[in-house]
Amino acid sequence: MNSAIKDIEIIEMGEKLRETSSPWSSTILLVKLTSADGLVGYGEAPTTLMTLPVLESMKEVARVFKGKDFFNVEQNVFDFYRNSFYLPVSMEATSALSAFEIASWDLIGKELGTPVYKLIGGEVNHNIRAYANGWYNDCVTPDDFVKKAKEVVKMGFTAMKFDPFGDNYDTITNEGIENARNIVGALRSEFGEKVDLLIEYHGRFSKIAAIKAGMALEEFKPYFYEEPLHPDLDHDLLDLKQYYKVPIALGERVLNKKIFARFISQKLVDIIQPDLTNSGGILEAKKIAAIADGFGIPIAPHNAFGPIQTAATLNVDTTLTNFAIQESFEMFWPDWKKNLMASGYKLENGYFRLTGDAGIGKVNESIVEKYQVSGMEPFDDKEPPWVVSGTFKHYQQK
Ligand SMILES: O=C(O)[C@H](O)[C@@H](O)[C@@H](O)[C@H](O)CO
Ligand SMILES: [Mg+2]
Repeated sequence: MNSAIKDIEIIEMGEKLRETSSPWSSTILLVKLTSADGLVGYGEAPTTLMTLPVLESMKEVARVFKGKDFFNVEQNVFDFYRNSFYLPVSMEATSALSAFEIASWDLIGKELGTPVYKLIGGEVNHNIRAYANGWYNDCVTPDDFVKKAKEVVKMGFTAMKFDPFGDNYDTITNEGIENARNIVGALRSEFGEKVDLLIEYHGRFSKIAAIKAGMALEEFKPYFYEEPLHPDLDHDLLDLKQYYKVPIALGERVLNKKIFARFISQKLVDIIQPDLTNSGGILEAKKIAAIADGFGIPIAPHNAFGPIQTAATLNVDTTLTNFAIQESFEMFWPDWKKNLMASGYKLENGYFRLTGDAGIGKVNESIVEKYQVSGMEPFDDKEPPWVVSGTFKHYQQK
């Protein structure tokens, strides 16, 4: 067996010409590692409207990983960490690195003929509860939300995440608060207690707005408030906690275990949401989960990009005793994303299950071939890239 990484291919994927979902994640980046023995492993890096910087960063990581033994995940990652001056604070660098880390585990699993979860602790969770995201395109009024949410519940989901704050940004008007209350209240009265409502703030508010909005929605018993504050106001989270009765979740912009350790030990967060594709990959996620577990904190991984991310994330979820719930966009993906993995996992009736494939699963090479693109993601200056399409509107604007 020769477990050296021989060839490295960096691939940008997306749909040409057409924009089927929000600009969010309309392109994804893959790395394809081929070993000296001809085994293939895939990893994914998110683009987050930074396709070209992430892609360039992947070339930097490639220099470090080329020729290395793919079994030596710790050493290879550490070698990049040592060489990357901005690693702890740069999403491009951590995303690029994460793709290589995930692809290494895919190779390890394929070499040993076993799914990755069996190598990192084995099965704790067989059925993995999912929550739906990406379902509320063009929803502005309470009726819009209820109508689409009914479809989500029909699909079998028992939890859904959404951002009810329209075009309020940084501050919030009384009207904005009232509309958010109407949306969340309408969903709560439609579904009663049987559906969990996860409130996404998208890091959009400064302190006073976050406090006002959070207190106003409390009576509808949200599952969590996600990123209620601008990410660079994290120190204000402690103030928020004096007002909130709802748990605070965050993590999609927290880039490694050391930064998670800070959030967790300073008691700034109640539920963590690491994103495997920007926080260091599979082994780093295990470490982040262990730090959280040491403080009694559950983990609900962020998962907003492509199926390789989902497959890697589910392999970790399967092994975690402090796993809470898993984000899923799959039902609302364009077909190319739905078909990008031939097997690896299934989503049925609101629950994920791994299908027992070696590594993280099988990638459909013909889709990889067919949907290659190059260049930047589309940009729309009327709507920030981080909202679900058609929702950054005043509530009377349809
Ligand atoms: O938690 C999340 O998934 C994110 O904040 C974000 O990645 C998505 O919600 C995005 O806004 C979808 O358009
Ligand atoms: Mg989010």
